[in-house]
Amino acid sequence: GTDVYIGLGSNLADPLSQLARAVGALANLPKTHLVAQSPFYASSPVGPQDQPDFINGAVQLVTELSALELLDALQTIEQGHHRERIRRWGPRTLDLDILIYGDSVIESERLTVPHRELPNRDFVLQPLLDLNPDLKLPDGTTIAHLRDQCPDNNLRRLHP
Ligand SMILES: CC1(C)Nc2nc(N)[nH]c(=O)c2N=C1O
Repeated sequence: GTDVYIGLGSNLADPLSQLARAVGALANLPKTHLVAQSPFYASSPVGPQDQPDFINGAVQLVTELSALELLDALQTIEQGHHRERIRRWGPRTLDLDILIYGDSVIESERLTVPHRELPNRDFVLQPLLDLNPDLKLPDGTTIAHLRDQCPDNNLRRLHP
């Protein structure tokens, strides 16, 4: 199977429980195995500030699903959490992003992998390092290097 890293985020309707339930749904995806989950982190919103702080984390999966099959499955899980897209970069109950899909580089209208914003988001980079300190992007860039270069966004580790 393919080694995949998924970013999780929420800032509405009890974010910690949203993320905990989402990890359970990810663990139950067909043809997929949950390898590990990162600690959760609280941080202030990047982008529009007029919204609640976010809780973020990441999970490592091994899957036989294609990237697009996985994307469909993630969107189904988000819908199950009654995600409503009111405004772009606005608050949401659950955000699931494919951050890394093996060593694939994907640029399609539905999907960009590795995630375009990954280098600028400490709430993504830190959980990835927790999962795999030696993680690299397909082009060889290390996540550790990106983390060092990334603006600090007052990340607070929650648990475990
Ligand atoms: C609204 C925007 C850009 N900012 C975020 N800010 C934080 N801290 N965490 C997120 O998951 C997040 N997601 C987003 O989509």
